[in-house]
Amino acid sequence: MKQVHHPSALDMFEDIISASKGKQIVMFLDYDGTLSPIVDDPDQAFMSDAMRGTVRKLARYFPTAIVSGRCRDKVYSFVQLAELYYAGSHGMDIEGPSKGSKYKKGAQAVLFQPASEFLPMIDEVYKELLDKTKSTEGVRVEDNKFCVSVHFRCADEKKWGELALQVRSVLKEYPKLRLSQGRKVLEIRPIIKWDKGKALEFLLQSLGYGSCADAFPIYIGDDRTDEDAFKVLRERGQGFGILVSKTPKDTHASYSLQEPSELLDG
Ligand SMILES: O=P(O)(O)OC[C@H]1O[C@H](O[C@H]2O[C@H](CO)[C@@H](O)[C@H](O)[C@H]2O)[C@H](O)[C@@H](O)[C@@H]1O
Repeated sequence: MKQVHHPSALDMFEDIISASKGKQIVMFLDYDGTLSPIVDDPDQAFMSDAMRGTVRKLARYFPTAIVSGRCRDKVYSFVQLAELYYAGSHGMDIEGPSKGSKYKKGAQAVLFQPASEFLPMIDEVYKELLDKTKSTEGVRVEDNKFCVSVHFRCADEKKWGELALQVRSVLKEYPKLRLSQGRKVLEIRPIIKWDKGKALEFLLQSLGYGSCADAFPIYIGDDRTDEDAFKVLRERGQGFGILVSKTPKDTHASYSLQEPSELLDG
């Protein structure tokens, strides 16, 4: 992975369209920081009606999935579009449209939860983290069903080190869980080999494009966990990733957008 001043997806629009000619575009969209702006309170990360309109339009022409670290039900409550695929908990909770997809006629409804055996453990660790961190003002522990987020965006910066130690001390007892860091958030999830990249492959497969060169997957995301999906696209030599970021970053994405509003159509 190298740091590049990746070209703007807006400037490269023509190239993108011509590269996808004759192929079925499949859209993968991260939620926080991609469809919705980053805000202090995770419960208030609403997407705008204009953004919902853009996603609805995309789904009219292309199979479209939301791939998020959030609990699937939560991300659905923000997006509210029944025609989409949703992959919550960093891809560990995948569900297709309840009425089936117009892109996959006759197919059975999709529901895939590769980490279901970890549910009791995640529930337990969520409660322990709530208890352990309750004295640190501004910390927020979010239950994302197959993973847990410990937010420190609103905690005093001087407390961040102490918080990391508290979280690590809880996780010492759970060798089957791992810790990673996102945007002012510590994320705890099962060590299984499953991530947003695997979710992307699973969804392509269930749409009938598993080993097919006729698909052109586009994944748009802003965070470290989205890199797993960008990497899969690079390795498959298929489609491309678009990173949403104001600043150049180490990334496997091919293009960039500065902020969520650039996704809106005119
Ligand atoms: O995969 P994503 O859809 O990008 O989810 C990743 C995490 O997003 C949320 O946290 C981030 O957004 C919050 C709201 O803007 C912000 O307050 C927080 O600091 C960010 O890290 C979500 O709350 C987490 O559970 C997700 O894991």
